[in-house]
Amino acid sequence: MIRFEHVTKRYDSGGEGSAAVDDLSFEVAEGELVTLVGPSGCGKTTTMKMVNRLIEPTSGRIFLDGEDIATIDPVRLRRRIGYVIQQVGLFPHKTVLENTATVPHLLGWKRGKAKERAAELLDLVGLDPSAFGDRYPEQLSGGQRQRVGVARALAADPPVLLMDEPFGAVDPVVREHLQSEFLRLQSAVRKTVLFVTHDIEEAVRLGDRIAVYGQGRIEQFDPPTTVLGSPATPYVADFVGADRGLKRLSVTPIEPGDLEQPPVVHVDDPLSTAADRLRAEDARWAVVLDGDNNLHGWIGAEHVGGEGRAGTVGEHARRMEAWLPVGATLKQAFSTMLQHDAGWIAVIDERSEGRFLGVLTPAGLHEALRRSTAADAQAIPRTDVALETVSGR
Ligand SMILES: Nc1ncnc2c1ncn2[C@@H]1O[C@H](COP(=O)(O)OP(=O)(O)OP(=O)(O)O)[C@@H](O)[C@H]1O
Repeated sequence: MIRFEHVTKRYDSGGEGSAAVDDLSFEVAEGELVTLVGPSGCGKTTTMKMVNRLIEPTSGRIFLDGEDIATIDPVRLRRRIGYVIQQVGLFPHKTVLENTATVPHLLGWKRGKAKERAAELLDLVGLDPSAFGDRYPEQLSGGQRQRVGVARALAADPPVLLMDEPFGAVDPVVREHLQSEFLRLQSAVRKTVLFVTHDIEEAVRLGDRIAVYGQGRIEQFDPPTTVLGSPATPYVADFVGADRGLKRLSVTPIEPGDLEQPPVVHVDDPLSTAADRLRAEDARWAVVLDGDNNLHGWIGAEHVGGEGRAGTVGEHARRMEAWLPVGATLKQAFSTMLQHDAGWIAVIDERSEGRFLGVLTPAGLHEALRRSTAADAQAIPRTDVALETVSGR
């Protein structure tokens, strides 16, 4: 969708000094979100502005959907590209609705249709058009202004979005909120996005892939798990930080293969069945499922044992206090385990009405981290670390 071929940009015409962008080649697939991250002055903004021809390369070529952008009229080109910048650049004397409708208006849409589209977009970015549409930019918070900036960039439904530190000017809490909203939005609209940031946390959270910049060059161009798990150079390792293992927790999803299979009993089973099962598997607890194989709770050896215990599993089962859907991150799993002081966490499949899939244990979590980068799998032999018994609380 976007392809850079040996692109260099020198600001000094003589070409003596170092290039702001030096022989850059990479490709962004359709619907992919690539974050460009690196220290100040490394060439991120220059890279981005060459895509909508606010800056012309000194040499090399850039293609959009296979078309060399040097051959496209810049005004026509920019209609295909939404642009969001930190200093939003809203028109102060226009209302929020008018600001959002700017591009459809420039494209000659009828007034009613442009406003209708603007209202739709405001809604999409979480601003109620009836409450905010008639306000002026100065009557909005920083976070709300950024949302208007995103809505405006999306208004003419361009296939490509360029975003230059769009959430840089808001406080960390609002920033995280805007990031979540943007991810939700992106999963619905699937634009091809180049997103500039100097914040590695943001790059990791948002990017399908991350381009880590050194001076004018990309040092590594990989998915977040790979950048965090196997930094390509000491520079990248230093840039992503010594706590990259922790950061990886937040980008690695739980997969069915990470799960252990503890003994399972059903609510209608007699207690003796549960006792037999626990004894046979030398386990201290079992997961309890209902008739539809959905998670009901759990039952411990201490609840089934003892003389004269009668009744069904359902009558003695304990409520499951926490569980997670498959696909949740390892960070969520770890945090849930800590919060509930639990040695394991049940994982269900939300897409099939909550079917129980297995449990994640600390050992499973460790394995999941190891499989999260291919390079890890090569570097460390994957010994079988299956637990002999699953320990309870
Ligand atoms: N118009 C210009 N004229 C001369 N030099 C420039 C110009 N714009 C940028 N530069 C230089 O090019 C280099 C790359 O700048 P660029 O703005 O692309 O970096 P950046 O990674 O986006 O930085 P930041 O995170 O600080 O915005 C810097 O050394 C900068 O000083």
